[in-house]
Amino acid sequence: MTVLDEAPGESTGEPADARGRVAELHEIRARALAGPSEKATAAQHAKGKLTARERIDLLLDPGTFREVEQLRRHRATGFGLEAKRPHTDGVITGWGTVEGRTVFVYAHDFRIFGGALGEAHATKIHKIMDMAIAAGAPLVSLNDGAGARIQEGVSALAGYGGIFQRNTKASGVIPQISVMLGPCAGGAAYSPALTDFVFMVRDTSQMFITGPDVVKAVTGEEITQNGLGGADVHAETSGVCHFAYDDEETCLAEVRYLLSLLPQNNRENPPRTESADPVDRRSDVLLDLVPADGNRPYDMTKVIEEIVDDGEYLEVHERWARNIICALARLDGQVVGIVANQPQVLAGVLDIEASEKAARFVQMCDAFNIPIVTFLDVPGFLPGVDQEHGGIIRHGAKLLYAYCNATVPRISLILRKAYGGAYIVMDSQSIGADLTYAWPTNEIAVMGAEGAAGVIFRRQIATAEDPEAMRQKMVKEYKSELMHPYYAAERGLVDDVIDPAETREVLVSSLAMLQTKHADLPSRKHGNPPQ
Ligand SMILES: CC(C)(COP(=O)(O)OP(=O)(O)OC[C@H]1O[C@@H](n2cnc3c(N)ncnc32)[C@H](O)[C@@H]1OP(=O)(O)O)[C@@H](O)C(=O)NCCC(=O)NCCSC(=O)CC(=O)O
Repeated sequence: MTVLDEAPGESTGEPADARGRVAELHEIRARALAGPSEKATAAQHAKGKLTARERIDLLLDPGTFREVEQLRRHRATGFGLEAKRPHTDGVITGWGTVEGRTVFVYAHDFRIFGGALGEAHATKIHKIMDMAIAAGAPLVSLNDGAGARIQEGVSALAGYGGIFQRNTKASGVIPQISVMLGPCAGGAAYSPALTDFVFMVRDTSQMFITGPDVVKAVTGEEITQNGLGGADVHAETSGVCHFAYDDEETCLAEVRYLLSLLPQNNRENPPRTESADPVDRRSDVLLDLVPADGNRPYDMTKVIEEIVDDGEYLEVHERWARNIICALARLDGQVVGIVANQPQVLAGVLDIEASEKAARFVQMCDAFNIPIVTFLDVPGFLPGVDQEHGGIIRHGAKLLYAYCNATVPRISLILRKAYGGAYIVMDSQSIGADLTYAWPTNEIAVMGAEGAAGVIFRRQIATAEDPEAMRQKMVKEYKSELMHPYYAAERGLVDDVIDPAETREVLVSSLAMLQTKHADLPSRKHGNPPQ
């Protein structure tokens, strides 16, 4: 007999003295804690997965987990469910602390109905979500469930609806983190998409709306579970997942690290730490890292590393849309969100995916009071039929909208080129950056000199005796007139041109000034952002 069966651990209801009742409680608890059977636990481990309680232990500070509704059981009938009423109903819910701060958690127990969600299971999740929202503390879900519990039919589907509604209500109020630790199909994949961050583990976790069998039946395509919705697919191709790791231990340690960079809720600031990295540390090496020739690539992550505290940062969506970098880091102990073009990938151009990635990140930073620092080195939006037909206009508009709407402190720094619409979108002064700096290597312009000269001097070049010589002359003229590094500064479009070696100090002192920034948007129900 297992905990999935009816009687074990159930109270006899017989009168007993208090000590007897307490002993009975301990016995029921022990059974609920043990879970269905050693065989089920071994099967879970054999798949390279931990049990729900082992995961919670890794996530939370030792000994801090306080469980809610451990003794909950479903009351569903049919398909033999009456005889299978395990305590917890396949989901463990409660709260504990991470580095001393309260965090709510729910974890599917795959050993019970494959972690599938029934009515009681769902209402436990609803309750813990409501508690997290009321307490103003982050919610972490440890997902390892097969979707709607098929035997409970439409009641299970309604349970999902309640989760989605609460995910949306909590959005921008408390941080919500989804950790995918098993096969998550159907309903189990939608909720994570509504949350702020999705973590996955290679080989053992998958997310899909319909599994390989349904895909084959409908489209004829043959694909494995990992090929369809594994961690690498979602981290590199779909962008559904923000972080992917090789094992659960590393994954849960990284969830703890992410939480250390986030506030408890939208009314608080992220936790500030003491930094031993000197504020006035000069970075002469930056001049070597960034070639003056605007056409030469370099690795922007090295620039970020050089500027932030102790060279430490957490990249979000590291392997998706790699032409833009979104990262959380600290400057003098204060958490900042960094958005930076990556000249090493597609020359740092903005395309559909880069715009979507950065837009979501800017939105997240703004929701959780994280100042945004933007590093520009962008040749423009990516031209092409695919991009236009794919809706680059509306996707690019998402990034523009996110920046324009952000009321947190915003600082932008132009390292080298910043051309056209991409310059405006990447937090230019004209869309509301609080402070805009440029290095003396900046090239702010409508477009590159070659392209510009070809348009505005087309006739002179075409009719010249030596068109190539004329073209070169016009390019030079355009550069000296409009593309010198002080053109924007003379017009007040950048607040200062700074020595790159002083970047860290300039950013830290600017953030300190902006700490008390307060900005209100006009009263409205909500905007209508481009989708
Ligand atoms: C998730 C899986 C890939 C896991 O495969 P594994 O080989 O690891 O494990 P398994 O198949 O032995 O399953 C473990 C136990 O969980 C049970 N089980 C699995 N899925 C279940 C479900 N959805 N409802 C109720 N029980 C379920 C199995 O019967 C088994 O019970 P026992 O141990 O007693 O034998 C597979 O079980 C699966 O494909 N399940 C169906 C997933 C699905 O279609 N979900 C969508 C539901 S619709 C939905 O969510 C709404 C929507 O459409 O969006």
